[in-house]
Amino acid sequence: MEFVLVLSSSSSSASPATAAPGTGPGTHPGEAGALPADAWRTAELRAENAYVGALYDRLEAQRALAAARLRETHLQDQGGTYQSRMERDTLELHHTRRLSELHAAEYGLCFGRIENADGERRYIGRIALADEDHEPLLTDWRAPAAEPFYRATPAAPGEVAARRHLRSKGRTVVDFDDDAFGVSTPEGRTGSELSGEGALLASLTADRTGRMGDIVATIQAEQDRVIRSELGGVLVVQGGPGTGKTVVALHRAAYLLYTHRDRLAKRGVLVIGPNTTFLRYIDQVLPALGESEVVLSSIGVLHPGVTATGPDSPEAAAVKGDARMVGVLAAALEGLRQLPEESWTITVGRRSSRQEELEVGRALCLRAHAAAHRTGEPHNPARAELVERLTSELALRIARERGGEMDLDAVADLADALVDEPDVQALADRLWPLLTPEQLLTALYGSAELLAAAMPDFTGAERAALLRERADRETGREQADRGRTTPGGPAGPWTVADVPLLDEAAELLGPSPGNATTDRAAAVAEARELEFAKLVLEDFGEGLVEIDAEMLARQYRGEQSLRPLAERAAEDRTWAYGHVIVDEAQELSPMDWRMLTRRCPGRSMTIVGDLAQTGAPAGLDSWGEALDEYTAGRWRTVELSVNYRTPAEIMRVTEGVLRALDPALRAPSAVRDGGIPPWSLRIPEDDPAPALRSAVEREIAALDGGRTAIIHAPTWPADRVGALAGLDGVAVFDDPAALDSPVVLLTAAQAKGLEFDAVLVVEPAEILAAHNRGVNDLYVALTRATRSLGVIHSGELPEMLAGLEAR
Ligand SMILES: Nc1ncnc2c1ncn2[C@@H]1O[C@H](COP(=O)(O)OP(=O)(O)OP(=O)(O)O)[C@@H](O)[C@H]1O
Repeated sequence: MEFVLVLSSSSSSASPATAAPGTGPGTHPGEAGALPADAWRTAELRAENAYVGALYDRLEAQRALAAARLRETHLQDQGGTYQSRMERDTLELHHTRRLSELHAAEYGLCFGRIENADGERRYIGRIALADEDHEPLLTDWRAPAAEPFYRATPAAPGEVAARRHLRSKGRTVVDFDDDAFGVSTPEGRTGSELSGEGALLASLTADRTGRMGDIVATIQAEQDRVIRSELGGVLVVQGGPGTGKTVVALHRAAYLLYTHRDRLAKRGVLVIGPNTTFLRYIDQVLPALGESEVVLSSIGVLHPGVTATGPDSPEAAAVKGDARMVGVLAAALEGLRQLPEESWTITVGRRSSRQEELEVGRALCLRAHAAAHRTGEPHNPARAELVERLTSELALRIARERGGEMDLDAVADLADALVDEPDVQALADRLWPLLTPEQLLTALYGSAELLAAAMPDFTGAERAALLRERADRETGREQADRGRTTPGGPAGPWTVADVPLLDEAAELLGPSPGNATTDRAAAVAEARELEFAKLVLEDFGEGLVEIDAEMLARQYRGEQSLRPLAERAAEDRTWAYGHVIVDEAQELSPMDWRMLTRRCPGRSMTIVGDLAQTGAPAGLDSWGEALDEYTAGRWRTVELSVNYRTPAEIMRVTEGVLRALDPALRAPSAVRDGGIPPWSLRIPEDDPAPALRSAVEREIAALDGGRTAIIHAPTWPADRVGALAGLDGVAVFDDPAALDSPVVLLTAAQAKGLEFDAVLVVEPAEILAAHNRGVNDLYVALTRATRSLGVIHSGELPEMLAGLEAR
């Protein structure tokens, strides 16, 4: 494999001798009458500091203005009418947003500039700033005018004659790098294809903090093309480890919200990550870019009211993720709608003197079922039709049996009265029970008969993977009585693979109908509120705040104050997002995809992942598997090719692993050498546990700052995990403080998407053997390090790791 690039630490800043002419305020060193290099650099820095200082003054002035407007809003009459409350809160939301944008721009406000052949300069930064006469001082990185800053390369500079990256500490510019457009290097190339090498290298080699940072200052050309790709349709970003897929996807969210605010901000953007620890890892990036209309979530918490915490066996996860589960749920629901063999007997009028027994035959029940089916409504709302059919037929029969003249009004009254009869309700419960998604799934998992009836196309082993013991499980009814809480699943908490099934069940079931009279009254009130909210928004003019009339109206139901979009969207299962971004998308099952596409009816999505890293039992082997069904012919793929995380020495070790996965696969080119050869250490085979513990302990003691991951097989029993977890400074993955701890103990699946300064992979043969995607897991484990990699093993080292230097 060829590693193209390649930064070395000496390239941290282009020397004035290679800097493009015309990039400084005065004459360039080397030109007649020029300053010596040091003096030139000092003068340049002074000039840049003066400019950036003025930008901060302007930022302060803007903040003061936004704060004053916010104060004015607060001072407005606190009581007031419904309309004035709506208006005040809408304005407050607007000013608060603006203020938080201005605060977010504080760190690294301005990070670069470009200059054209006429010497015209444009400074690029986190937000746009203009002077009092509206003359631009700073261009927002997302604006079209900033694009050349990211796209210009020595081979294709476009209109850019010179580009400078500024590096700051606090508000002070401490260094800068000039990209050498048009200047030949000793190798005969016109500079590197990388933009801002010095700033890039500084950022890539800095100690990891446990939190991902933004990269606005050093976005590379191929990444910028992804970020600015058009909004519509589905964009698949395939890229090997460390190519910046996550960070690019997050910057794309910020770019899309800026560029298409009118279309996106009211609906928000949903970002899906693999788990909550990962979401914590990335949760600072968008706020640092001034964005708040983004909901970060994972499959395990996407169904409101449920937090999946339970484990699934690989077999159960594979079955639950199978697309055929759509039919299984529908069949299970059908199985819960009972029918009498011949007839059931019910008693009505128990509370009156006219108690009557009625035979309810199978034929009537079938007619009632058919009437409910004909509504085309989901299960729960359709029950009203079933009850209607039952009670009108029964009322007619009663009237006929009582004899005398038939009066239609009297029959209708009788039918209405029958609705409240306990036996009629109990009959309806057997024929067509009102159900929550949790009850449906609990019933399915708890009954071998129902599983057999609903899953004829699955094997016995597959059905058995779903069957749960009833003894220690509360029933669906008990859960419903307690409200939908977690844990509350069958035999313990719900699992991640249960979540798309609960969501699918919610689609099948629809909402539980309440009291019809109250429902009608509520609908009238809602319509009135909606009209009113439209008027309020008309008064304000479009676009002042990112909310539409329906949301505004909904907001004021229950007298709540206006809540941020992320909060409102996260608790609404039917929320339709304007754009959905899926990270580590290769891990998602067909059922996960169904749930996600429901959240994005417009099918505007960015999907990032790496098929070589798929580890989930129901995960993807090709993108078409997931996308053809929902967006056939409407998805496009781009590839990221440069690995910014992992040094070239480590990537060389992964070549054998990748070959074992698929000889056609190519690893991305590492952007730099790391200087530390990856190593392996063999420990005694007979009693490896104490040897492993002391080897790991030694490595931890030798750590020189930074953060370390110890990656082990998912099949490790608790006592083996416990032995390493007990070491000083070691946190386990589920610990909320895991990301802040110097050493984290975790599996490859848990490490997905994360990165560490140093990585210790322990017992790689066990990772390989753990399940049928063990090679993918090993590839993930090996590619998490930004600096050093060590492999500790008892027994033979797997052949595919032959590139390691034995210690
Ligand atoms: N242009 C850039 N400037 C600075 N840092 C960058 C740039 N691109 C990527 N990085 C850094 O490289 C590292 C890897 O990025 P990221 O996690 O987004 O990669 P990934 O493709 O999602 O990796 P994986 O698939 O292995 O999870 C991160 O620390 C990220 O900040």
